Amino acid sequence: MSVRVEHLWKTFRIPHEKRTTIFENLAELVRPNRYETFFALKDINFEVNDGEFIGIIGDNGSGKSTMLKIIANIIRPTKGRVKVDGKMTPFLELGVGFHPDLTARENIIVYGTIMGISRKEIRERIDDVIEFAGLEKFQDTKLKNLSSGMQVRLAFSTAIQTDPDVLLVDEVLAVGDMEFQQKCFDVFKRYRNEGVTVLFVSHGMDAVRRFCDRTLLLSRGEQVGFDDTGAILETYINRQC
Ligand SMILES: Nc1ncnc2c1ncn2[C@@H]1O[C@H](COP(=O)(O)OP(=O)(O)OP(=O)(O)O)[C@@H](O)[C@H]1O
Repeated sequence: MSVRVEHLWKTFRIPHEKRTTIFENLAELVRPNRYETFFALKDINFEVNDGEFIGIIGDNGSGKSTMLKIIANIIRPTKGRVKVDGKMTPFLELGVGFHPDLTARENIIVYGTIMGISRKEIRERIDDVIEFAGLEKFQDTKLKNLSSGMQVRLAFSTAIQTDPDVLLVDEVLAVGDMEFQQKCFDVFKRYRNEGVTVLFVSHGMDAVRRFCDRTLLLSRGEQVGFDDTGAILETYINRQC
């Protein structure tokens, strides 16, 4: 077992009224805002074996990113348990662990340090990270001045240099160009051979079909199914009709 998710629930409190100004917030004292409880995840249960490649699919807002964030320890579940065995590297939202005013090179150093990689190793790997991201010309450019695709390329190539046992990936393919997508596929293939466990959120059904052994389908926070990828994709496509 590499990742186990048991009876996972996540709720968010959604205010009925948007209050932004000081005056509106002071109004809270006399007229409290009402909140609605929104169920983003409802009793999710699944277990991933070592070295499995797992797809996570579902419509917009179905809870895919929320679930990866809980597994990555970025947000806490309302109820339930998550257990991860081994070293986990999350590659989730753009910007987690990255600073817009630092250069591409400086960001790699800071990220590597946060992830516990030694200075010596960072020094040895930094050129590979920059090369993988295709940012040789832009390594001394501030992150905020890179295009959004370049930023994702940098974040992904930094994440994969951490030698994870479990990699969490949220939609890396959506923003990269064809050449970068091919590089990601090469990394996925290498990870499959090396027995790295990957949880892969994607709207790209071809990539899910190509790489994922099993797939989890979510709909409005509910677990519709967790099974062989072919069967789950068929269920998903049939539900759209
Ligand atoms: N911090 C938050 N506060 C309130 N609601 C939230 C919060 N984070 C997520 N949600 C809500 O939870 C639901 C699930 O969001 P999530 O981002 O997990 O969906 P998703 O399946 O990843 O969607 P997409 O395919 O669009 O990326 C959405 O309705 C979203 O608005």
